[in-house]
Amino acid sequence: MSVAEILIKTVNFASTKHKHQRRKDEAQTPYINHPLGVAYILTSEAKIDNIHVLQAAILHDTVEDTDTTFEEIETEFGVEVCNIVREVTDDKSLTKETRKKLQVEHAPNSTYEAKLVKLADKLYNLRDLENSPPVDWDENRINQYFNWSKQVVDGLRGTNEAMEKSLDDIFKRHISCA
Ligand SMILES: Nc1nc2c(ncn2[C@@H]2O[C@H](COP(=O)(O)OP(=O)(O)O)[C@@H](OP(=O)(O)OP(=O)(O)O)[C@H]2O)c(=O)[nH]1
Repeated sequence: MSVAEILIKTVNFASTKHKHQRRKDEAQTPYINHPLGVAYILTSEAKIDNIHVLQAAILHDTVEDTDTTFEEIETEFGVEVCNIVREVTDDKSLTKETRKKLQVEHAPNSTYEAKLVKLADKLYNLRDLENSPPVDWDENRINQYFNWSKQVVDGLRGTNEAMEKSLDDIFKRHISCA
């Protein structure tokens, strides 16, 4: 398959899986905008052209948030893509508190490829928080998300200068000691 065919197959798979989901913003943006935006940050800002990383970015929430299984991802897209998706997938059977704690703990031990997806994911979500936050999040919850994200990002440093610079600019605007 050509790179174009692989990417379109991946986008088609993710958009089908997320077809009923919306973001939490006022406009109820289609959820697929998020994984596609994460992949776009990786190509346009981080200058990443590794196809497996871009596919994993497009697929990164399919197992966490839809009925997709890792077996399905491996069968359709191969073990390299599946392993990156596995690394960036939270176990939704755990409490939210545990999931958030594990993200901070796992960040420094992640592979380079997973760190790239994580940085782009956080950058996308923090930009969303600045521009069109979830409708039911008060200031305290937004601040908590900024503080927690910084802890995760601190464990991902030394991976991509452009994304880390953009994240630091955001942290400086929202965290007093950043
Ligand atoms: N900023 C923002 N986030 C939204 C929006 N709609 C959905 N989300 C998702 O909400 C999650 C963060 O919300 P939380 O309440 O902290 O976590 P939870 O959904 O996992 O319980 C993120 O999931 P995640 O991908 O698992 O990211 P993360 O929690 O690992 O950062 C993010 O993608 C939106 O409109 N704005």
